Amino acid sequence: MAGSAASRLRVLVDMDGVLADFEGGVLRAFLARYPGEPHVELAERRGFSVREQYRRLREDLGAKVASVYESPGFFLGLEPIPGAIEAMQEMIHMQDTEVFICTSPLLKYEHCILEKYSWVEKHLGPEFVERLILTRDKTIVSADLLFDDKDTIKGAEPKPSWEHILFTCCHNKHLELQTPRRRLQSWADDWRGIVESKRRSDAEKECYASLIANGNGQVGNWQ
Ligand SMILES: Cc1cn([C@H]2C[C@H](OP(=O)(O)O)[C@@H](CO)O2)c(=O)[nH]c1=O
Ligand SMILES: [Mg+2]
Repeated sequence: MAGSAASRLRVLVDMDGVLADFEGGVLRAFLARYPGEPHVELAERRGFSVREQYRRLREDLGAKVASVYESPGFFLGLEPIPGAIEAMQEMIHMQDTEVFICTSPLLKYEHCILEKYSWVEKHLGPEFVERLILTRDKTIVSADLLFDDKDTIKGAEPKPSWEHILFTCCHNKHLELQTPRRRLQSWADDWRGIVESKRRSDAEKECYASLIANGNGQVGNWQ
């Protein structure tokens, strides 16, 4: 397990698209700022990048939609995803479980970084501010699970320690995952089952590894 004590399970939870409704916020702010311009309904969203899809709609719309999420107040004003706050409050009190928020700041970071901290304090409280990890590369953060809406997460580490659970969002719901990849459809879905199944499989791996390390490869004796 990635946790320091052998039996602890470490869970990373992404922010935009998992805790904070980035997609809903972009559409709402775009309609308010550019009324009358073509836009992409949430049901029509495809692909992680909002800017790319707006650019394909019409070249100049890419920069317009980016101006929306780069504006002051955008990240702080995002609504929580339904059930996210309750799930995080429950998860942080689970025995033998360490939960962290793991989020990537925009490269245009001026407002984004401060507002991500403020959002966490406002909606989840100070204990989660201590558990906020900002990184452009999630692959080098060590954990057992990562709940994230981005379909492909790449970085410097080709074999991240975590299992990526794809959190369903408007832009990824049409993707078919290759086995053994898993999804969480929403916070009403069985996230507890995923956490517990990971805990069991990690415990089994540890038990097996200790048998090998003790030079006793007789798996048949293992109970
Ligand atoms: C530009 C862009 C950012 N984001 C989110 C992802 C990152 O947050 P997170 O890692 O919390 O999901 C953040 C900065 O890129 O904004 C999208 O979800 N879609 C986009 O098109
Ligand atoms: Mg995200």
